[in-house]
Amino acid sequence: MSLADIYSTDQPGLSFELFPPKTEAGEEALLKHVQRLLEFSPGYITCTYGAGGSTQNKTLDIIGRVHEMSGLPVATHLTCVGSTAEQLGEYLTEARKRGVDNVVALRGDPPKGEDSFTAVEGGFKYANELVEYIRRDFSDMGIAVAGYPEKHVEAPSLDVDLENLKRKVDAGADVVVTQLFYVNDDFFAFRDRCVALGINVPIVPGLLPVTNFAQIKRITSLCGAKLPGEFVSALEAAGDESDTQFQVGVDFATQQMAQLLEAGVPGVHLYVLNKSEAASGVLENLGWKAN
Ligand SMILES: NC(=O)C1=CN([C@@H]2O[C@H](COP(=O)(O)OP(=O)(O)OC[C@H]3O[C@@H](n4cnc5c(N)ncnc54)[C@H](O)[C@@H]3O)[C@@H](O)[C@H]2O)C=CC1
Ligand SMILES: Nc1nc(=O)c2c([nH]1)NC[C@@H]1CN(c3ccc(C(=O)N[C@@H](CCC(=O)O)C(=O)O)cc3)CN21
Repeated sequence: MSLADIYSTDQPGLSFELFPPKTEAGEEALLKHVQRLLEFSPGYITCTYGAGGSTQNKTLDIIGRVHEMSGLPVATHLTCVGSTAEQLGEYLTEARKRGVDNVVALRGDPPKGEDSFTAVEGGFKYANELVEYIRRDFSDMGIAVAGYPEKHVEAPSLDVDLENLKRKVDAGADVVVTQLFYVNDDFFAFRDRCVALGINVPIVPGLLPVTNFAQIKRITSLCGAKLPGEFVSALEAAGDESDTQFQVGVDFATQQMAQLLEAGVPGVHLYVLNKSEAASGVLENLGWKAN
């Protein structure tokens, strides 16, 4: 089943994003959370690669294991950071061997300690070049690319950023998954502009349910997403009570996802951060039924 097929049914497609844990214990814990999340019948699961500038270890091991235990389609994120086209090709060959048939094709964040992206000799500078390469040499693989409802941090304007998104889709992406955001109107405006530009693949909102204030401040500073004032006030009012912060986050994400589904989005991608509690809370609140 290709990524595009997941969004071509009447049911909105659900996907979850994981990141490679640093320890063996983290890995076992993650697989338990995944087991729990499988009850919500996701269409596919993805795992990051060098997220936030970290090293690119273990992605294939994790996502290969998730594929084995779930039988679901899975996607590896892949970035252009530090690799030649040849090395990226070797990685994709190994991915395919392990049943990983889909790629979230990204340029990637600069490595930790660097503040701008530099392409390597024989590598790629932008994600559209990676998409083009995968389409040519791994033509059977499904490809997702990232879209930015609030514009990518480095882009001079939303218009320029949208032209670049169009390049990635024209190069052969099957689906656009968005960066996390908390203001649905930004997503709706983004979607309308994509459609006006002739981007006609599914545009899937990416949501990260906030579970604690410190974490979300760190993540939004990385990607530039704005948090609505009332949401920040509610989180602040929770003080240092972690249960209350969690509940505020789950309630917000429930409302946000409900409104997106109401507006007919093709699916929702949840950044679950290797945990099941927040995503389960949201999906249960929505009465999300397993097939
Ligand atoms: N590691 C992971 O799993 C994830 C990483 N990200 C991060 O999102 C960020 C960007 O990645 P992508 O969206 O894949 O990069 P991209 O290559 O599509 O865009 C990067 C920047 O370059 C501009 N740009 C794109 N193509 C261009 C072209 N042909 N000519 C001129 N300018 C162009 C864009 O407007 C944007 O500002 C990175 O920081 C990435 O790591 C996002 C989601 C997951
Ligand atoms: N610019 C950008 N880079 C990304 O890597 C990225 C995005 N945006 N947006 C969407 C998701 C969100 N991602 C995230 C967000 C947070 C963590 C995180 O909390 N990492 C922890 C734990 C690391 C660990 O234990 O291994 C951390 O402390 O950084 C990881 C990936 C990856 N994605």
